[in-house]
Amino acid sequence: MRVIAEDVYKSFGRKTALKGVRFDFEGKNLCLLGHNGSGKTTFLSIMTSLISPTRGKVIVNGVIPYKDRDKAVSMMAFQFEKPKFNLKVKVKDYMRYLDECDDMGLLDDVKNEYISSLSSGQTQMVQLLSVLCVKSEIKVLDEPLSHVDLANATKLGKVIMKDKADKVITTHIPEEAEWFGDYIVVLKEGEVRWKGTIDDLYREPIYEVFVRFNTTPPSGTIADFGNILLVRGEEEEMESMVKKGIAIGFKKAGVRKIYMESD
Ligand SMILES: Nc1ncnc2c1ncn2[C@@H]1O[C@H](COP(=O)(O)OP(=O)(O)OP(=O)(O)O)[C@@H](O)[C@H]1O
Repeated sequence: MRVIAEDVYKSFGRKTALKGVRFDFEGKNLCLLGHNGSGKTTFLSIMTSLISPTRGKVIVNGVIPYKDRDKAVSMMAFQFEKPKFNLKVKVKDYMRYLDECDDMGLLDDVKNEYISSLSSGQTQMVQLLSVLCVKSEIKVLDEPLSHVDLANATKLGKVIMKDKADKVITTHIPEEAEWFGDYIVVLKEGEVRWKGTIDDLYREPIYEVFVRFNTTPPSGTIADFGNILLVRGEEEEMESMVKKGIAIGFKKAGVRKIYMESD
């Protein structure tokens, strides 16, 4: 999949949601990471043909979606974050209607319920599974796990990553971005604050060090996220902190580092 964003602006009245977004992605899984209101859904709405940019251009596999909606829709299946699915249809009938759809047992508890009576998380699972069941070149998923509890999020996340289609996924959770994206674009207030691969992220000698709350931050600490500290140093120093009981564990710092820098 290739997604090109050429200086994309989008305004809603006086509010400018995207301010010159630029990137050129070629690969399998693209993740847009950003705080609430950073412009993720606006970008997805343009790339799925639902709205046009005020200025600039988005090109998906050679197609400008909002200019060639038929081609765009035949290429992409999409799910948007806010579950709005007021259908008086039972879950089991809806899933049966979707050809060859296996709900992976995730909907067992709600099979006999009407979709209109489901909770936000349950509705999101139905929406997401129905998108994952559709045969489509590209799956566009807007915060796919935002309303789902941890156990179901883990299962659904695995289902998402098993899907062979190319994917564009948004999230505001750094760990999800690292799980889902081969390439991550960090948006803040409608601007690209960082873009790059997971390998780019892991290059620097900075670690996420897991500690109990109220631990005095060790030397080299560059940011404090409560029970996760960002610490600059060598791997041996991190190991030594674990041995001394100062830290519970550590991993190479990923997107959390960028998130901090963009605050
Ligand atoms: N139709 C609209 N009319 C007016 N303002 C809008 C509209 N859609 C989005 N916005 C504004 O544009 C900005 C970006 O919104 P967007 O929904 O793209 O953010 P987001 O990153 O998806 O946020 P979240 O993580 O909270 O879903 C926000 O300030 C929002 O209020």
